[in-house]
Amino acid sequence: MKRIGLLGGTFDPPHLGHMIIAEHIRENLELDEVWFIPSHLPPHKQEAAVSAEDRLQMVKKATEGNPHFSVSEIELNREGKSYTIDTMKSLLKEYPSDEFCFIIGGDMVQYLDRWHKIEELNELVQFVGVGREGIALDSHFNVKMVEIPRIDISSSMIRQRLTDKKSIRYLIPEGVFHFIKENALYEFKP
Ligand SMILES: Nc1ncnc2c1ncn2[C@@H]1O[C@H](COP(=O)(O)OP(=O)(O)OP(=O)(O)O)[C@@H](O)[C@H]1O
Ligand SMILES: O=C(O)c1ccc[n+]([C@@H]2O[C@H](COP(=O)([O-])O)[C@@H](O)[C@H]2O)c1
Repeated sequence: MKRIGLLGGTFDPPHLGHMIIAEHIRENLELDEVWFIPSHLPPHKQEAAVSAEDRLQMVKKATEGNPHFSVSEIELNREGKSYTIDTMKSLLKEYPSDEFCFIIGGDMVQYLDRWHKIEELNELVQFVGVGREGIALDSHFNVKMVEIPRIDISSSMIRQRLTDKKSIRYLIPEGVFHFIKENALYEFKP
C-alpha cells in the first residue's frame, strides 16, 4: 500500500507555491508520492490561458528531478469539466490498495461546499488543506489542516506580471521559466 497525495490544479502556470506545498505536505504526512493532476477543463474557472498540452509540459518540467513527484494525465484524457469526484472514482478503482488524500489551498477549502457532488466526494477522500495568505481555514468537510511554510504566489499573479512585463524569474521552477520563454507562452518577451 502506498500513501499518495494528489495535487489537482490548472497549473497555468505551475509556480513555487505548488512545489512547496507538494514537498512539505509529503514530508509532513509521510506520503510516498505526490501526483500532480493538471485539469482538462477547470470546473469553476475560466478556461486556462494556454493549452492543456502546454500546461502538461510545464507540470512535467516542474516535477522532473523529484523522485517522489509524478504527473497524472487522468483528467487530460477525459472530456468535459474535470470534476474531482470522477477522478477519485477512477483512481480508487484503478488503485484499490493505495491510500489517497487530495491537497487543496485555503482558497479551495472555502469553496468546497460548491464542488460537484461534494457530500459523496467527502466520503471518498481525505482533503488536506494548506494555509494561504489572507485566507481563513475552516470547513465542515473532511479537511485535515496542515501548516507549512506559506508562500504568497499564485498563477494569476505570474500571468499578471507577464502582462506587465515584470520578472517572473525565481517565482516559478527554472525549467518552467525556460519553457515559457522558448515557447513564448503568455506572450512572454524577455
Ligand atoms: N501559494 C499557494 N499556497 C497554497 N496553496 C496554493 C498556492 N498556490 C496554489 N495553491 C493551491 O494549489 C491548487 C492548484 O492551484 P492552481 O493551479 O489553480 O493555482 P492558483 O495559483 O490558485 O491559480 P490562479 O491564481 O490562476 O487561481 C489549488 O488547490 C490551490 O488552492
Ligand atoms: O469537482 C469540483 O467541483 C471542483 C471544483 C473546484 C476545483 N476542483 C479541483 O480542485 C483543484 C484545484 O482547482 P483550481 O481550479 O484552483 O485549479 C483541481 O484539481 C480542480 O479540478 C474541483
